[in-house]
Amino acid sequence: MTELVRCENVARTYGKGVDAVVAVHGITCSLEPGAQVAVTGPSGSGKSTLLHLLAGLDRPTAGQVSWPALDDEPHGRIGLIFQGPSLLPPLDVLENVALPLLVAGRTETDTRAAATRALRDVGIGSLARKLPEELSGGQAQRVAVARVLAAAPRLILADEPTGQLDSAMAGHVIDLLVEAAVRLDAALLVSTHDLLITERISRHWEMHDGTLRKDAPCSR
Ligand SMILES: Nc1ncnc2c1ncn2[C@@H]1O[C@H](COP(=O)(O)OP(=O)(O)OP(=O)(O)O)[C@@H](O)[C@H]1O
Repeated sequence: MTELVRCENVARTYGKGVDAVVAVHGITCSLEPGAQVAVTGPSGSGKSTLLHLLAGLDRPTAGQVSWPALDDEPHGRIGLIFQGPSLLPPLDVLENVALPLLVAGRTETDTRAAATRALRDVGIGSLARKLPEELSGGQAQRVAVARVLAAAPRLILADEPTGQLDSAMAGHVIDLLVEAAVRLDAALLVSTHDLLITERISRHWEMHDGTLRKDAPCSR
């Protein structure tokens, strides 16, 4: 099966000389459609750096990242979710979800339909006209998930998406991501400090000092 993303001997070093920090090194990994991976590891072990490289937001200082199943055009095919929802305060929920689609050139009719469907899929269709300040933390994070899913990404990368949520809501958000990945035949990679999250995801990778262990024991 063609991989959505492939890393070959990838390294990322920040800074130069005595100040250089090797954030990740010697990483070779890939994600095929349908892959679901939880990445754990201590603070500073390189999880966010790896996600940014996989997303094409950052470039490796050595090695190569490629997106074979996306014809090496990752733009618009990768959905990124961060710890905080980062919604735009003056826009209502529907507008927040719609904005990236409009920016990507989709028509208004198409955008409205996709945004409405994505909000319904994550169980918050009734909140479409609310402003971000009127939402709970869990509701706001579900809007952030809907914003990513509305674009039907093939690769979903979530960097500690549940870090600000209680454990019940955290489980719910992870279940939404897993269901969406199955529906979209996407690959899902979630970085987390929460071992309960790893129980909900089929594969488990562990980072330590910038290196990746891909056969970490699954907590299931
Ligand atoms: N822009 C940067 N400039 C310099 N050093 C950086 C930069 N970004 C990350 N680092 C360093 O790279 C290493 C890996 O950081 P990274 O954020 O990838 O770790 P992490 O596992 O995601 O940590 P956390 O769990 O705390 O979010 C750390 O030593 C960090 O200080």
